[in-house]
Amino acid sequence: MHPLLDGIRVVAFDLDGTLIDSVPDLAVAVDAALVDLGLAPAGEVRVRAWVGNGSLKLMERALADALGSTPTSDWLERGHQGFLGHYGRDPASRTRLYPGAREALDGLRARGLPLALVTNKPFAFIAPILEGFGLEKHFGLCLGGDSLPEKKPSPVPLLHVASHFQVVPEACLMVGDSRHDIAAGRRAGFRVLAVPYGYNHGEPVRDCGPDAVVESLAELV
Ligand SMILES: O=C(O)COP(=O)(O)O
Ligand SMILES: [Mg+2]
Repeated sequence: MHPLLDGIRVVAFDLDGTLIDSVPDLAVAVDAALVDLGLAPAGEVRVRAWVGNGSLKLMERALADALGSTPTSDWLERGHQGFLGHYGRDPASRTRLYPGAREALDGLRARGLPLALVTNKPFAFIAPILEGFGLEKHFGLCLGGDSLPEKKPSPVPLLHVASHFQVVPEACLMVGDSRHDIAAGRRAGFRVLAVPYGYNHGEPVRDCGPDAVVESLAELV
């Protein structure tokens, strides 16, 4: 077991960029929503840089890029609804688990550690994606970006995890790919482990102050 797991009683995982590479499906949905509005598609490379603050922010960034200016609330509403419709119809066919993710989740469960999923993605998309990978039973609690009044980098979702499992925050570990996961973990009083391969807007995640970085989640177990 990774030394950071010493004394840990609950592990909370981020989803996008940590367990799954979801950008190929996100990009198809973003592009379809842009095209519906008569705008040019953005492509996967640019969408990859816009993920991490939930679906509304994702579409705001995509529209700002396509329009060359901040979108009006009407454009944003139409673009966001378009994205939700397209993504909801096909949220996982191009999405892949990162190497080591399944081993880590299986290994932690085999050791009896409760797991939580804390993503900024809308809650409605979590189950279809996890079910696609047969991972829905691994998590005792799943929170989306719209499950609570605040999302990461707020500590609120992580504090909810700790209280749900009746464990002090110091006995919880947050595992994520972005500065939002690390900030949320720090503010909640969790230990924080980061992976370097996800979506952190080009900034090395090591520079965001995690307790440790692992190249593969398999190193956890
Ligand atoms: O939907 C997003 O913005 C990314 O969600 P994440 O919190 O799982 O990385
Ligand atoms: Mg992430």
